[in-house]
Parts: sequence; C-alpha cells; structure tokens
Amino acid sequence: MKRRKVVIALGGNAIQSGDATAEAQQLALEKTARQLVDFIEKGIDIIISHGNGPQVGNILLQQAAADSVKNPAMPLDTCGAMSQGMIGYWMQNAMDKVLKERGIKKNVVTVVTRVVVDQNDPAFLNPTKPIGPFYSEEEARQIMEETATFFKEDAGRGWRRVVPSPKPVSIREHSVINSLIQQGNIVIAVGGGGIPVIETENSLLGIEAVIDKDFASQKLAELVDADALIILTAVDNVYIDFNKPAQKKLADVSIEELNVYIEGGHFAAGSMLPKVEAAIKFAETSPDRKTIITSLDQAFNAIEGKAGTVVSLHRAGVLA
Ligand SMILES: Nc1ncnc2c1ncn2[C@@H]1O[C@H](COP(=O)(O)OP(=O)(O)O)[C@@H](O)[C@H]1O
Ligand SMILES: NC(=O)OP(=O)(O)O
Repeated sequence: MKRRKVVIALGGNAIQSGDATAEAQQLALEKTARQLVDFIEKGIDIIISHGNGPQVGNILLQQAAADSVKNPAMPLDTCGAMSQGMIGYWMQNAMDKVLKERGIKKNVVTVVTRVVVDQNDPAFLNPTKPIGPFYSEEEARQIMEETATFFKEDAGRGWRRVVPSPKPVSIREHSVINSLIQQGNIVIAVGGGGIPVIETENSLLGIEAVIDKDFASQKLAELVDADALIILTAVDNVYIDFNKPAQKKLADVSIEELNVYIEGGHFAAGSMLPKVEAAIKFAETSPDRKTIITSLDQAFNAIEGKAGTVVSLHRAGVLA
C-alpha cells in the first residue's frame, strides 16, 4: 500500500507565543513535536515546514545592532538561512526527544532550502510581509522617518516592519527532500518560506525578501506529490464572519465555495487569506489532494476527519 505523505506547515504559535527567548521557543517546539509524532505513529510520512517572521526580524535587528567593519550586518536572505538553521536545530532536538520517549527510531533532518522567485515579482515594489517585534504606531512612524524601512499595521495586533514577499516559483531542493522522505526520514524544509533566490545565468543569487511559508509549503507539497497539505495555526477552523455574532465554522468546503467567501472578504489579508489561497492552490491540482487548516491541538483529529477545515475540489472528505 502507498504510504501517505503530508506537508505540515507550522504557524507562529507552534514556535513562539510572546516569549522570544531560546528556552521558551524550544519548550513550545517540544509541545509541537508531541503532536507531530502522532502522525509518525500512524505511519504517515511528514515534511515539516515553519514560519520565521518573528525570528528573522529579530535576527535582522541583532545584525543592525552589531554592525561594524569587523562584524558587518548580514543581509535578509542570509538572516533567513540563519532562521532555518536555528529553528530546524530546535525542531530536530524536540522531535528526537519525543521519538525516543515513544521508542521510535527515525532520523530527523533539516534541509537548508532555497526557493526561486521571479525578480520581476510585483511584490518587490510593495512590501507586505510583517517580520520581527510589534511596535506602537508612534514608534513605527519614528523608525520609518529615521531609517529606510517600512512598517504596517498587522491584523489589529500592532505595527511591524514589512518586507517584500514574492511568490515561490520553484524549490531547488525538492528532489533531495523527496529522497530523504522515501528513505524513511523526517524532513524539516522550506523553513521561513525558504531562502529567496533568483536565477542568474550561472548561479543562484540570494535576494532580500521573506516568502510566505504557506505558499512555499503548498509549492513543496505539489513538487513532492504529497497527499495532503496541513496548515496549522492558532484556530481550529476557518470561519466566515470571523469574530462576528454570525461567525460560522467551515468544515468540509469546496474550492468553489471558498472562492465565493474570498470575494465576500471573509479572510483577513496577511493572516487567514494566504492560508486559504495556498489551500486552494494545492487542492485544485488534483481531486486526490486536500488541504486541512486547523490548530496544532486538533491536527491529529483533523486527519481522522474529526476536526479542522478540509479544502478539496469537490468536498471530497478527509485523508484518513
Ligand atoms: N476567517 C477567519 N477564520 C479563522 N481565522 C481567521 C480568519 N480571519 C483571520 N483569522 C485569524 O488568522 C489567524 C492566523 O493567521 P496568523 O496568525 O498570521 O498565522 P500563523 O499561524 O501562520 O502565524 C488566526 O489565528 C485568526 O486569528
Ligand atoms: N515566512 C513566514 O511566512 O513566516 P510567518 O509565518 O512567521 O509569518
């Protein structure tokens, strides 16, 4: 029987909920690992991807604070690579610990992943991706006046620095990621949406941007021929009329219906909208492919059809 393969995209709350210390983030990842190892116990192959908005923004600030001739600040693409290594390392430790506790022998490996983007992507002219800590409007306006950076209000949560977020075109390491999975390993890849690179005549060149991890995860799920893309965030479901008295949970939803809800403005730009768009992009490639959007706590119930929002071409049901 064909083994099931899923790409699991971890939202911000899987790594960090307020406390940015290494200890707190590692503790959060241990809780996350407990949920993910349930998939392994069920015989499902997993590729783990994750966001990096808070982390890459903080690394960038650290670079600026220490910038000098002897210790020059690193550019954003390199900071993205640092965030992949840092979170991948924490995730490997967390997964190893839980796998050992449950008596499962499997290797966990992080692949530094480069994602090719189009240098003419209009996103380079309109920065939208929030990174780093939150500021008050007053603080943000002052920093903008003093530096060549842009800030925007982030989904009612405060002001954050924004950087360009081009769409992923291809993933340089997708074949090796697939080989690692086929050999029975657990793979962590496209962390932080992948390191954005552009293709030049002879090489790949890093470019200053942060790719949305939900879009990068969708692209990877497509390229490795995954059965499902599972997007984990802070809510159990996608809702229409979110946070209003008429709020309604979406359980099993077709792409056609979701497009109507997008038109109706039900999903906030920069938070739920990219998840819904990524969900559609993956599910529309085949009637056999589904995207599930749910919380970390409901992830396992969701693949058994007991929770979450399942997006498919024809309301086709769930993975299990
Ligand atoms: N229609 C909606 N249904 C559910 N959640 C929504 C909706 N619109 C906005 N949201 C918000 O979007 C959040 C997910 O976006 P975000 O926090 O940016 O993602 P991530 O988990 O990847 O960090 C949810 O926790 C919820 O607060
Ligand atoms: N790269 C990315 O999408 O990060 P967040 O999910 O943390 O915003």
